[in-house]
Amino acid sequence: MATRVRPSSKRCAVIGGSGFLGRHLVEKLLDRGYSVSVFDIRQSYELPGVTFHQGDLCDKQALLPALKDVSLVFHCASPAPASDDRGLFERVNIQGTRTVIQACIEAGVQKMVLTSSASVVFEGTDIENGREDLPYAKKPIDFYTETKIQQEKLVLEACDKDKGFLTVAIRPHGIFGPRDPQLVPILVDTARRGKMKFIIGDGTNLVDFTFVENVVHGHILAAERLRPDSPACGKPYHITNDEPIKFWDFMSEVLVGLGYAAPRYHLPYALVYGLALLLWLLALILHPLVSFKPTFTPMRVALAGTHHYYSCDRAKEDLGYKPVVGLKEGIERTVQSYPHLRQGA
Ligand SMILES: NC(=O)C1=CN([C@@H]2O[C@H](COP(=O)(O)OP(=O)(O)OC[C@H]3O[C@@H](n4cnc5c(N)ncnc54)[C@H](OP(=O)(O)O)[C@@H]3O)[C@@H](O)[C@H]2O)C=CC1
Ligand SMILES: CC(C)=CCC[C@@H](C)[C@H]1CC[C@H]2C3=C(CC[C@]12C)[C@@]1(C)CCC(=O)C[C@@H]1CC3
Repeated sequence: MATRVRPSSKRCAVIGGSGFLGRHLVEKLLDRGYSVSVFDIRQSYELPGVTFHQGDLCDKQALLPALKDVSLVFHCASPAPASDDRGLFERVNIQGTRTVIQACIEAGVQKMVLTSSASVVFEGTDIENGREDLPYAKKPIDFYTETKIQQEKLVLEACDKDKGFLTVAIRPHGIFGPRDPQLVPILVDTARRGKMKFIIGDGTNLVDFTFVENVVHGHILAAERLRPDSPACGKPYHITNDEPIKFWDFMSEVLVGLGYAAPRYHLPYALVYGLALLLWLLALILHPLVSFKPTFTPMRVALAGTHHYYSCDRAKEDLGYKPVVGLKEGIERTVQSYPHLRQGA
């Protein structure tokens, strides 16, 4: 009988490793002496120590070679929230995640760390210092969030100490940093179109924005602490900068850092939310005739006008988590990394 070679604990796979968070994670794993197998639908870079496998995570046969001799898998692939394509989210985040779990078990992977999202408990109303025991959103704000909930449940329920397959979920919030294709680019685009003059609501709502290196740190701690006797087995963890900031102060610091004016004029939250809802309905009704994507979706207005910040006490207690980069430094490094988005560039 052939003996199965126990995968080396320093060999891991990052599914979604070509993306924003995935690539930062890959870079840190290499620094820490891991060899990394990246599985992604696209290849966006090359690095020594990294083997790329290009494919769709819904295809188990495509996944298996990427998981060969791997003991630890990070799953951080997802379609972008902005796509708002229900079919795509269900296929990739739900069915695809089932396939990833099956492939991991079949390949003899011992640990899986899922990148979930703190938004799995967000319903568009205030969350202040939310802990992991908050219930999943009954009315998730969009298809992305709806499928992230199902995805997290699937991964945590798959944790099985008897079978030697351990899982944990990291719930980051508002990830930002160099190479982010969403937050800063959307903000700058909105400013360049002259639409960043207004503050929605009174501007005092507190939100977590998390520097990408802290999110990476949380993932690696969770992976390294995940053992059969660890409290982390089958649990979700909030990972944030642990420095909630007023949403509009964060936007202003990034904008001013890049040479744009900070928003000044206040608009009532209910009015903007109502308009965004109307626009969203119009876009839905007119969809077969004209296709337009409003900047002000109800989800974005809710994110911009409510409190949503989370406690990471559980991660501190169970994983020994502490942010490694403060918010001020994170914002400075992010602003410096976007010279092409500066006013006048
Ligand atoms: N950014 C944020 O603020 C937050 C992100 N998260 C979660 O973090 C994770 C990483 O996010 P982020 O780095 O921002 O996202 P990115 O879009 O930058 O990275 C995701 C990567 O997964 C790839 N991918 C998508 N579909 C598939 C598929 N079917 N098979 C294989 N690869 C696929 C993407 O390719 P392509 O680009 O071609 O689609 C992309 O390279 C996601 O799970 C997201 O839900 C959670 C909270 C906040
Ligand atoms: C904390 C968190 C979950 C952040 C997520 C990132 C994005 C959802 C935001 C990044 C830029 C934001 C933004 C707006 C909404 C939320 C973002 C897209 C607005 C559209 C809100 C309404 C405005 O006045 C303009 C804003 C531009 C930037």
